[in-house]
Amino acid sequence: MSLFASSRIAHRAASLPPELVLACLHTSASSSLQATSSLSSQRVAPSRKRLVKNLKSSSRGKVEVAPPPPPPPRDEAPHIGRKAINLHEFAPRKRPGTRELEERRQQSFGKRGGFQQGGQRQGGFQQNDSRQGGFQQRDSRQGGFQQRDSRQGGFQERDSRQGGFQQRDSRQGGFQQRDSRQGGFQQRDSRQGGFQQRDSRQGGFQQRDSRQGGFQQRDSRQGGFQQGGQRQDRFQQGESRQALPPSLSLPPVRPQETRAPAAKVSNPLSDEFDITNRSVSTKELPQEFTSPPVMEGLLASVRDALGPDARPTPIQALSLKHLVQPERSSTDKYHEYLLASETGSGKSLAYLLPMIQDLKQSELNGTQRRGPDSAAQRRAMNPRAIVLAPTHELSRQLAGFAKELIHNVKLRVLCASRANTSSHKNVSASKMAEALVDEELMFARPGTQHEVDIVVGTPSKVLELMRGRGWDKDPDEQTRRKINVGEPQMGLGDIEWVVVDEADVLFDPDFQEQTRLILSEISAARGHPVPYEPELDLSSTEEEPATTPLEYPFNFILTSATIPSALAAYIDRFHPSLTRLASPNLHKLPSKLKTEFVSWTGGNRDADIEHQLRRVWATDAEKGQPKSKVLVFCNKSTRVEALGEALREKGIPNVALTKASDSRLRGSNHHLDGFLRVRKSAAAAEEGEKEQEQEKKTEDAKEKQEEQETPSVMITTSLLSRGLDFAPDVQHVFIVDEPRNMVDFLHRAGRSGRAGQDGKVVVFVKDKGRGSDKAREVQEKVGALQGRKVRPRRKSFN
Ligand SMILES: Nc1ncnc2c1ncn2[C@@H]1O[C@H](COP(=O)(O)OP(=O)(O)OP(=O)(O)O)[C@@H](O)[C@H]1O
Repeated sequence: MSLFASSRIAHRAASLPPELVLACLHTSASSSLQATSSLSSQRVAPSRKRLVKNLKSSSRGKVEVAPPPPPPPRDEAPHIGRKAINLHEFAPRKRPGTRELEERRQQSFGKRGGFQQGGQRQGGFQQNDSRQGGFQQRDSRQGGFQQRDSRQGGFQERDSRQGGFQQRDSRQGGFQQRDSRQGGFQQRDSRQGGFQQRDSRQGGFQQRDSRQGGFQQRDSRQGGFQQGGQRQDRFQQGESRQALPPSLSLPPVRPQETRAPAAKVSNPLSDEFDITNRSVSTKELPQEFTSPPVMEGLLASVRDALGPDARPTPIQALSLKHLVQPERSSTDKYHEYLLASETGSGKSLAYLLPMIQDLKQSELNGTQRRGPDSAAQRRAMNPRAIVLAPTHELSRQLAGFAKELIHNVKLRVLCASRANTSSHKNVSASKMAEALVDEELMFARPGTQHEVDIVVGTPSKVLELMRGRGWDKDPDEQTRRKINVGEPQMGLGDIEWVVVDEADVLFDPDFQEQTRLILSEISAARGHPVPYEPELDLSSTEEEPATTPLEYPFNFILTSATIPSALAAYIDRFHPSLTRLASPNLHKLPSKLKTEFVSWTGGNRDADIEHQLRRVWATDAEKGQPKSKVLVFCNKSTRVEALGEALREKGIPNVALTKASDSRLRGSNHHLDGFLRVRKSAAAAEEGEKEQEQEKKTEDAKEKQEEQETPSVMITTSLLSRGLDFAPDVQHVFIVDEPRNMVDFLHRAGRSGRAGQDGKVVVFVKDKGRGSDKAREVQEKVGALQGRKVRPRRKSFN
């Protein structure tokens, strides 16, 4: 494919601002974006069933560094600053051949109930081995092995069951039996939260069979899981799962707790990426930031940022063990890692620390490895590391954190999303780059003004720096609007680290072309081109045997709090030797995040939300605490604006932020002031800028500002659900529209309860009438994300 053609294809995705796409993925999609999404959906959906089967049945893998597994104690979930933690480490899984896959497929459909399926699963994920112990028990208990095995063949079944609450409810009677039968179930519970379902199904072969017939539905749902936006689109079209009608008149719920029958569902994400594997005692992992040794200046910065007593979180301990190298030589191989852990668990530091240490060391030792034509291809900026993030807000916050960490070791960080303001004006790319460097470089060396070590930005901004402003515009549009494609400003030959933060978003169908284009261009610039097919369906296993593993000539880090099966499949296909590091709390809610479900009254929903806000603040006042800040997530931008207006009319000042908000165009995160965690050095860096802004304000404006109460409520869509580190006083997250899926729910809820702090997520649900089954299902799934037995409770308004 010609470069031009590939550019055209890339342009389709590039023309959508990432934050727009992200918003679309998880919230309301505009019609044009729906079209884009459904295109992607068509590409991906047909292969999903096959993919999931492969994931579940495949026998891939060896454990890399895994001593025999002591079963993780139930209460050993990690807490920041806590010592004893069990962790799970993964080694790459071996990819099966076509014949092997075909055999498995036949087994999974033809031999349901057979032990063989279990065996296949075991081969794939060592975790399953540990679950086998449970099989024996279950077998003897139930004689019903077939049931469980048939589930294994079909991930799908579980999902289809979710739709079918009636069945599950009727099966709940079996829970008692199960509990009494199985002392050993506790372990399984702690891993998955979901063995009970299988047991509960024992009574009902008929039910299960009928559920299997529902695979199609389930597949369509699952397909959406990775593709966020596509699923949402379907929901908006009201195809199948749109459970809650916009309004339903209900009498107010009496002020008492209602109890739904006890139920237990497995973690809704556990089948997306199964982390139960051999565990390694924390004794084998670093307990301090000093082992392996981290260079002094960097260590001091870490302590400045996190406090003198901070200990590595589980994912950081894994990263210290695997990624931090005390010394490296210029012949060391590059590595590929996945860092997967729950929200707010310190993934940013888990990749920034080893990266900064390595960059500084190679600078000091002169062991930098440049591409063959690096000297010829040098540009205004020639970074050695790139961090990609899906939104400008996250890019800026990550860049701010990186600056705090490099303060002592004197590297240079550039946030590409600073280019926001300039790129809207008609300035030349070189001026833009100069402005960026002037604005951003805190520690520029004399005479080497443009030296940059780390660039942080969205894929579209990074591509703009790589290829020149306007590169992605259609030639017709370039002519019509007199756009001159600018000169590339960023050389790629020196890049030795690429981090893809929120990797499941950046490898989803809407972003993957841009992401892979960047990876491919860097590889080429470093003298090791990798194949790049823009329209490749990443999640497909159709052509699996023909897939060529990709080996990038740089360290390649993927990170996210959610690893959907599409990303897991991508890693299997293209990066078979990538090492997966995951905390045992992956796909769970942060341990100190509480959940509360409140019922709509059936009246004015805005009034219900106002009521809950005032309840939160009344509780704060009773406790003598400062007023909590509340983050409210809606599904649609229009709803954000309407709710913002309604609350303002009721005297509740708020920030209503949508993808199109003007305040987002300022090139800074000031529109999130008061809500985001403030970092010391970032604050210092912006001090000058703030002072200037302040000078511009008239006295009248100042007075007016003082009169106004600082907003304690921010209303937004999933635009802000990814990666952003909100301040500890954002203790409440309100989810007022039914979450699209559990991935979205986890990220939204995870804006509170970060870094081991307290937090609460309040989910508004429908208590009675149409849609209440769906709400109960959500409730159970949320409970499963907390890894606990679920007994849905609802609080009504009081
Ligand atoms: N070892 C530690 N001890 C105490 N606090 C920490 C530690 N590591 C990180 N933190 C703090 O935890 C907060 C969350 O970190 P970070 O944003 O990196 O989480 P994350 O895992 O990337 O979250 P998300 O999945 O939402 O992106 C930050 O404020 C960070 O300063």
